[in-house]
Amino acid sequence: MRFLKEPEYSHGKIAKTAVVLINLGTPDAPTTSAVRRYLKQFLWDRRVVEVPRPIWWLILHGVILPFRSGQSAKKYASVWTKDGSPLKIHTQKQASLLKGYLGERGHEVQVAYAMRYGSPSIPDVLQKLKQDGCERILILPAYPQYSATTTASNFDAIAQHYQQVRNMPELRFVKNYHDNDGYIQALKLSIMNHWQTHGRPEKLVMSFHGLPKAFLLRGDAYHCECYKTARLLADRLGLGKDDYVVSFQSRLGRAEWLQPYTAPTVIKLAKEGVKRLDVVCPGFIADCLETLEEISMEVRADFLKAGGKEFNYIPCLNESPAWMRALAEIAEQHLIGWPTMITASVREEQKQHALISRAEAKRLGGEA
Ligand SMILES: C=CC1=C(C)c2cc3[nH]c(cc4nc(cc5[nH]c(cc1n2)c(C)c5CCC(=O)O)C(CCC(=O)O)=C4C)c(C)c3C=C
Ligand SMILES: [Fe+2]
Ligand SMILES: [Fe+2]
Repeated sequence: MRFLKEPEYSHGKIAKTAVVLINLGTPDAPTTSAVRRYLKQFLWDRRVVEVPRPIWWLILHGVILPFRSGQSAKKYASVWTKDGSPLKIHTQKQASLLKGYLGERGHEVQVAYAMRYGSPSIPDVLQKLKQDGCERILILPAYPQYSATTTASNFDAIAQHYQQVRNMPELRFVKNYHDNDGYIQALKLSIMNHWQTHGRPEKLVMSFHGLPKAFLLRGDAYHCECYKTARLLADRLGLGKDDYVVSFQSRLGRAEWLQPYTAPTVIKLAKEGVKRLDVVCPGFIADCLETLEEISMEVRADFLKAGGKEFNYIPCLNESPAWMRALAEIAEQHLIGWPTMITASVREEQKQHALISRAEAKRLGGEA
């Protein structure tokens, strides 16, 4: 019998590869206390808020948490489903579909999802993958556009986790996919499908989550990547520069954020006489509070109140087949060189390995 070699089969186990889809996170329930817990973790992240800690601690605990937790909880309650938070449900489904899409392409990988804030947490998921014998991990942030506040924050949490781990896995980290062809095509298909049923709007608003403007000035690539996504998508849809507008939503606090802001933009358009608007949020790959409540409820109301007549929110990519295929392709591009393809000879080695392990366990008097 042939013996299996290291490091492919280290510690007597077959080394496995995992892909981890990491999204922002969401509260465990639409209640003030759960939202407070979530915001406390989220807004204490130095990547998200760069204000010096003692000052920020006072603002966070004295103003933001006491006031915002209850307000945000009401908003969460308006989009919560019987299965929980939309963001979590979509992320969970995307991860499970991704395994299938990668499987169809011949890759045998474990696929997990984690949340940067809340649960399942990054350390818990990485710990579980270690127990499962995964020795190669591809991190796939759920953000097409890189930002230090989101993507780099994932990296921080991962690095912090491995500070406590002696035997680390091999790691790869996807930085962005704002210009990925499959992603742009999936967005195009989703918009065209919408237009086939509802007709075309006078203007298409592409609304991205905002950031403090200071972060752009300090070198964050996010703003630039949002504009590149918008330009590629407009080209793919055959839109002229007067057919669409890019804007930034979800501003928090008093500092200036990336402009133009979404709500004032749609109000201005309504006042200029635009009767029908469609809004799409290409930076969010899953519907969440920011799209379902802020855009589809608040911004819709702003537009109609300012004189607009028809407002359509075009849903996020969520689990659309074109998007799941694109996500699998993005993962696949980063799996190159890792032995994830299950060939007949690997299967045979796995079978032999299982036999050896069982025989060895029996010899030592342990469990098979
Ligand atoms: C300083 C504050 C914030 C920065 C910077 C920020 C950047 C940022 N956020 C997303 C994506 C999402 N944000 C979501 C919710 C959310 N964002 C902030 C604040 C900042 N975000 C808060 C306080 C909240 C919670 C809700 C609220 O109280 O308003 C969500 C939705 C989460 C959900 O549970 O549904 C997403 C997604 C990106 C992409 C980004 C920077 C590029
Ligand atoms: Fe946010
Ligand atoms: Fe918001």
